Amino acid sequence: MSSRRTRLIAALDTRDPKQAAAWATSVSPHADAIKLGLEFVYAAGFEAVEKVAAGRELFLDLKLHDIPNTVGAAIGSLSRISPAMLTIHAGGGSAMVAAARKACDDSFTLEKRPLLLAVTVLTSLDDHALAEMGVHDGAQAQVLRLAELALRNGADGLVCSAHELAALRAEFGAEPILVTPGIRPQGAVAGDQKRVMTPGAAKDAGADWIVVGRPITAAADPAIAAAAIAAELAL
Ligand SMILES: O=c1ccn([C@@H]2O[C@H](COP(=O)(O)O)[C@@H](O)[C@H]2O)c(=O)[nH]1
Repeated sequence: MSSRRTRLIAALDTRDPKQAAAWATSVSPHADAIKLGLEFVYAAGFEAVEKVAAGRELFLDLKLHDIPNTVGAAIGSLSRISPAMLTIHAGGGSAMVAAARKACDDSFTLEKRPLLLAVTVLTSLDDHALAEMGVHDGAQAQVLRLAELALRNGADGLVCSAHELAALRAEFGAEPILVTPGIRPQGAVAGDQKRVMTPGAAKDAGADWIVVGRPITAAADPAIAAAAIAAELAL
């Protein structure tokens, strides 16, 4: 049983700025942060990101993955937005993670520097999918490898599934910020997520943050769905 406070990020995955703003308003009493990502940014642009995120903690989930120079420059272009958390793919390699960290340090003031989170193995991948990519020792081993690479090169934390939390805490201790998508309340449809866990179990396993999208946004009342998840985290 973990004594850490596990916080809720509501993933507002939509192309529609009005919908995102409405969701942000209704979930904000219960969620500690909102996620905006590729779907929203490509459709609505960064001005809309700024508007929806105004006054809120923003998890900007762009999952940057390119050569080091390009990722560093891309992060430099985000200084206007000042997200609280920003994602890159650990699979971009040591130099890319280091370039991302340098860009965070150089492009933001200390108070506004986003936490740099490295995505290890997407929660939509299972061991079979990893084997198709030549990774034959399973998700946990790959997460641990990429976690070591990312943390050694300046990432503040990791995005992983809740199934890897115990192994990551055993290996890297309490310090890295561990963010877990692939969260499904009891009975919720998994959809494309493969490595899933309930909010309460993820909390007990040591998550700092859980990311929940469709179980909130597809609910008849997103505010009630977010409140129920927040209540489960508070137990
Ligand atoms: O490995 C990852 C990394 C990021 N995500 C993002 O989290 C949410 C999950 O949404 P659900 O609707 O609850 O499945 C979504 O925005 C993903 O882009 C992830 O799922 N897995």
